[in-house]
Amino acid sequence: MLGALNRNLRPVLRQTRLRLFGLRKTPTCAAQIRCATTSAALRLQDDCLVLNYEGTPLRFNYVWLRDHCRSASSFNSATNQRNVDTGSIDLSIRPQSTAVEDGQLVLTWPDGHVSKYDLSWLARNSYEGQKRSIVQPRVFWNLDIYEKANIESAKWDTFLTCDHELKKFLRSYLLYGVAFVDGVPATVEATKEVTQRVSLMRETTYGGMWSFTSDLSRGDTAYTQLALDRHTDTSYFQEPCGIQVFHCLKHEGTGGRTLLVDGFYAAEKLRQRSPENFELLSTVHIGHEYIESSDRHQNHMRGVGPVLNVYPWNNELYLIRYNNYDRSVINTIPHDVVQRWYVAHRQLTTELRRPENELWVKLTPGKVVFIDNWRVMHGREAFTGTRQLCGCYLTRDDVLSTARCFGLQA
Ligand SMILES: C[N+](C)(C)CCCC[C@H](N)C(=O)O
Ligand SMILES: O=C(O)CCC(=O)C(=O)O
Ligand SMILES: [Fe+2]
Repeated sequence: MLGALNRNLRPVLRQTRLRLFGLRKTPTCAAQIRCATTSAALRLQDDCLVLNYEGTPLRFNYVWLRDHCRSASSFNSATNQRNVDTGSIDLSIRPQSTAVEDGQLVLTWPDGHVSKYDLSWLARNSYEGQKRSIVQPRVFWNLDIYEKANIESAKWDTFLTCDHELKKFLRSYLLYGVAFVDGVPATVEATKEVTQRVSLMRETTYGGMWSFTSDLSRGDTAYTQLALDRHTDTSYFQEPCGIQVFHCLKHEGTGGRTLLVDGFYAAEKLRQRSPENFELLSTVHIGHEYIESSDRHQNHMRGVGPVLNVYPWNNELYLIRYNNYDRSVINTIPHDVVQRWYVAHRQLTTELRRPENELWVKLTPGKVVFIDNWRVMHGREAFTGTRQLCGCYLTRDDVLSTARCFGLQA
């Protein structure tokens, strides 16, 4: 059953995942589990307990089992915090007796303590289960996929008052890494109000809510009229900002369209076409830097990490750092790997630059865009005239938390 799970990390719905992990709470299902496990399905090995759950062997380390006991003395279910002192568990602990009763694994430990675990909880939290499932369902997109999805923008007034509208917005933000709210008054305050529905502002050297124009008030190309190739922002932070919000309050002139590209779509193409190059970009650490020295601003930020970041247990992508402007001197790669790194980087760049992957939008007053800065790149066309953009960065933890509280998988 688990083997049938999607190994390629293509988007699957939460529902599918839960079903595959045997969460159906029908009496027949529970009976089958009990039957299966009481017969041959529970095995005690030297180093782990093996639970045969719906045809798949799940292995649990004994210290892990004691550490994850959910009894009142081991776990505070009011605060969802561990009570057990992990530092006091005998590292060679083994249960004295084991049983499966009413869909629960029951273990009695040498000191007489009894631990009970729902089998479905164990299945969901087993390494085998995590390895074959995904953390966040996503739809990787190119222009065609994005357009066909026909995603509705949220509307300012309902967005502020209606949780259903917010949930819908978050669902598509999580799936696509980009989402819009329309009809927002063209002010910094209204923009701030919209962002506060979603997450907390992340203050940076650029301020909390920022509003900028092409006046070179900061030492960065963003503050000019020049075109900007696709990139992620704040790649020079140890933890790049999770979300970027833009609202164009005013533009009198030509050009200035915004470019959006799904970095994960491009990276997944790279993974398919050249797994070695994907692997290289996800293991080799490089640096990004922001150095600013003016009368008003002194900054020297540095962030180090791979271009592609994947969870080690399931290889799922979760973060891309891609900013050719801010990439610093490469001095972390041995000479015999540098050439291969450039080849891999070129291949990713080729994928990112395919015109069919580009979504161009003209941001106009009233339209607020939320961009997953760990996934979707942004850029802009050169422009003329006066162009005023406001926005902010938001913390990633808090948008994910908002989404999870709505029952969304993230
Ligand atoms: C968005 N705002 C104009 C405030 C800052 C722009 C920062 C630009 C920087 N090169 C980076 O990519 O992080
Ligand atoms: O001017 C724009 O549209 C975006 C500039 C940019 O990349 C940024 O501010 O992060
Ligand atoms: Fe940017």
